Amino acid sequence: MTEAVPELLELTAGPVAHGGHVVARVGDDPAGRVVFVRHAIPGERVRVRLTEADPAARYWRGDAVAVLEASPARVEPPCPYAGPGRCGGCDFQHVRLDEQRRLKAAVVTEQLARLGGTDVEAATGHPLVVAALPEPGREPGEETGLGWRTRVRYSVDPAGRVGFHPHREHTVLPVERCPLVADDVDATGVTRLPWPGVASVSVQAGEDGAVVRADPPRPSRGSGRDRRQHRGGGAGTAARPPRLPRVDALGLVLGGGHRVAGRTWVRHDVAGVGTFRVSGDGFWQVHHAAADTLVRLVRELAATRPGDTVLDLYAGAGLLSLALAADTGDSGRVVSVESDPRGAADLRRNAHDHPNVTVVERRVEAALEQDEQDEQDEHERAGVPSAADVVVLDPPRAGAGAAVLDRVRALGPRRLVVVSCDPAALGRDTGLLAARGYRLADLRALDAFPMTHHVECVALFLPEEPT
Ligand SMILES: C[S@@+](CC[C@H](N)C(=O)[O-])C[C@H]1O[C@@H](n2cnc3c(N)ncnc32)[C@H](O)[C@@H]1O
Repeated sequence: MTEAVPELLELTAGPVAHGGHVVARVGDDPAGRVVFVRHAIPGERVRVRLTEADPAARYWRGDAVAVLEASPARVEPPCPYAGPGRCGGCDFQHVRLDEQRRLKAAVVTEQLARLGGTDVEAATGHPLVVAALPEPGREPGEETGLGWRTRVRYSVDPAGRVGFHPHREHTVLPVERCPLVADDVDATGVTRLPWPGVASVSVQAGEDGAVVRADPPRPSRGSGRDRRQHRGGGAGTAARPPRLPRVDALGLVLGGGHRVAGRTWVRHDVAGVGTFRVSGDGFWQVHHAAADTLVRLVRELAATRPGDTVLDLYAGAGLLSLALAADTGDSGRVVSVESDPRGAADLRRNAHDHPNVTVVERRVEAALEQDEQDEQDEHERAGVPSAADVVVLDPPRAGAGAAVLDRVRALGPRRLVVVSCDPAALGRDTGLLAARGYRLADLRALDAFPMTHHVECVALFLPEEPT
C-alpha cells in the first residue's frame, strides 16, 4: 500500500543545510524521513507545506507556511516578493542579517568537514566568521543587505513582464523592483518596460552606467529543417528578432553579443589595482563592494613576493591577475588562464599596460596538461610555466576537481589560494587537496550575497612538506 502523504506537517527546524533550507525530520524522530524546509530558522516550530513529497523518495521538500514558535532571529522580510511559494531568488529574507552570516558560516564549516575531511577551527585556529561587506554611508553593523546587486538576470513571462522564478519552478513571478538590486540597475527601467518575445533580460551596472542584454528564447528542438530556419539558413521564414524597448542604459545588446545600441561593456574601478573593462556578459563580482574586498583578501593570503611566478587560473577579466601582478613586480610574472573568448579579450585589454601579465586563452584543464615527451617545451609554447610559486584558482561553481588539482600540485606552489562561491565545491576541493599534500591553513568568508544562501570563500592551502 502506498504511503499517504499529508499536505501539511508540523516540524521542528533542525540545522541549516547547504542550499538555503533547514533540515527537519518527519515526526521529529531522529531516524524519520528528512524534509528540507525553506523559510524556517533552526530551532523554530513550523507548519510546513510539502512541495515535493514522493513516497518513494529518501527526502522531501517543504516550505514553512506558518511559524508556531519563532526564533529570536526572525524578522519581517524587507522584500514584498519574499516568502513561501513566492520569489525563489532569496532564501534568508526572514532572518536577521547577522544570523544569516552565522548560518552561512555553519554551512561552510559543515561542508568542509563532511566533504573535505577538514575541521576548519582546528586547521585555521579559529571558528569561521562570515564578514559583512561595506555598504556606502553605513557603519559596520548597520548593513541592510539590500541594494548590492550590480548584475541581474530577470526572466520574462509570456506577457513580456520581467521577474524571477519561484524556487524550483519555471513560472515567472513579475517583479517591479527587487530590493537587492543597485540603483544603477533599477535606473535602466527594464522592470517597467515590456519585453515581448524575449526569454530573459540581464543588466550589468558598472562605474558609469549599465548595459542591458535581451536573450530571445532558445530555438525549440524541432526537425532539422526547423533548426535551419531558426538559423536563417532554411527555405522558410527565419525567426524574427524581438523588438526591444528603448532603455536608459549605456548600451543594449541582443542575444549572443549583437549590439543594438551603444556600448557592450561596463567599466569597473578597483581601489589600488586599476580600471577594468568587462563585456556585458563577461564575469564580474555581483556585489558592488566584492571586488575591492576580494582583491584585498587574495593579496593577503597569496603573500606574493617580488620575482614570483604566479598562476591565476579562471582569471575572468583579470581582477586578481592585475592585483597579483602589482605584488610580483617587473621581476616576476603572472600567467592568467581564461577560456571564454570574450573574457580573455577583456583580460588582454585590461592587462595591456602590464607587461608582466601573460594571457592564455584556453581551458585550464588543457593549459595545464603536460606533454610527457616534451613537457618543458610544450608548456613554454602555451605560455604556461612548468613551476609556479603561487597559484590562485577561482573556478566556476563546480570547483576545480581532481584532474586540475593534480596539475596544480605538479607545479609545486608554496601557496595555493582557492576562491569559491560554493561551499560544497570548496569542501570537495579541500578533500582533493588534502590527498595531494596541501592542507587548509586559512579560510575567510564574505557575505557577498546577502539575503541568499550564497557565500564567497577564500581559502589558503599550504604544502605539508615545504616546497
Ligand atoms: C568565478 S569566475 C572568476 C573570475 C575572476 N577570478 C574574478 O574574480 O573576476 C570564473 C571564470 O572562469 C572561466 N572559466 C570557466 N571554466 C573555465 C575553464 N575550464 N578554463 C578556464 N576558464 C574557465 C569563466 O569564463 C569565468 O571567467
